[in-house]
Amino acid sequence: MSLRGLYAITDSALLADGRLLPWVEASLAGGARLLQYRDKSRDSVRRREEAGQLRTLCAQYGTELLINDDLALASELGVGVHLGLEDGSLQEARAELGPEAIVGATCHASLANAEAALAAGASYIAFGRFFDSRTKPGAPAATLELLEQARERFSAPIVAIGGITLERAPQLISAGADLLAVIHGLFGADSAEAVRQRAEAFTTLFKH
Ligand SMILES: Cc1ncc(COP(=O)(O)OP(=O)(O)O)c(N)n1
Ligand SMILES: Cc1nc(C(=O)O)sc1CCOP(=O)(O)O
Ligand SMILES: [Mg+2]
Repeated sequence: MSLRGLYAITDSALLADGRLLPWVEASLAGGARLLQYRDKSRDSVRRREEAGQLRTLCAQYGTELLINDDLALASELGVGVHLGLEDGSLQEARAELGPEAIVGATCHASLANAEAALAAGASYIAFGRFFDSRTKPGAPAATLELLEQARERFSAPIVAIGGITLERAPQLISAGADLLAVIHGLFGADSAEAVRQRAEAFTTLFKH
């Protein structure tokens, strides 16, 4: 199945106080194609428990789960992994998780990073940040022109990330993004039902 659609990413602050499971479930009900568990804490017990719960939820909805930064946890759960430039070797991740696993790679605004990531076995290449991001304001900036160049050069799935909202999404899809990775523009909502509606609206953008 092709990698195309909404890529939901969790955030510990936005999804605190019991919101993690119901709000993630709402995003899956709204059609999220991929889910990334992104938790920057060192609480390995809670991380393992939450990731296991998300794996169960994703299996119910046919959504694929990736773990951010943590190859060991991804391997333990038998799911995919997303690695940034400082998060370890993509080659090792591919070897550890096997040929079918989704292994994602941060490329910032660099086509050379993308070349290297694909050569190392990445399943998709992620560029960003495209807009001001509340979640990660310091991430290096990327442009729509870069995205268009990436689309021309690579046939692998392309992820766009950083400050993406429903209003900003269409220009990224037009420029060649296959997946839109979203945190605040999805989970920065007032209710689970609002998250479901946002997820459905993002998903619908890919049907035109
Ligand atoms: C889909 C996707 N793209 C980029 C990132 C950023 O990864 P990284 O640069 O390692 O930063 P952190 O997310 O670890 O803070 C991502 N997580 N997902
Ligand atoms: C985790 C992350 N990585 C980025 C990059 O550019 O590599 S931007 C980002 C934050 C994405 O969250 P939001 O949708 O709230 O902006
Ligand atoms: Mg990382």
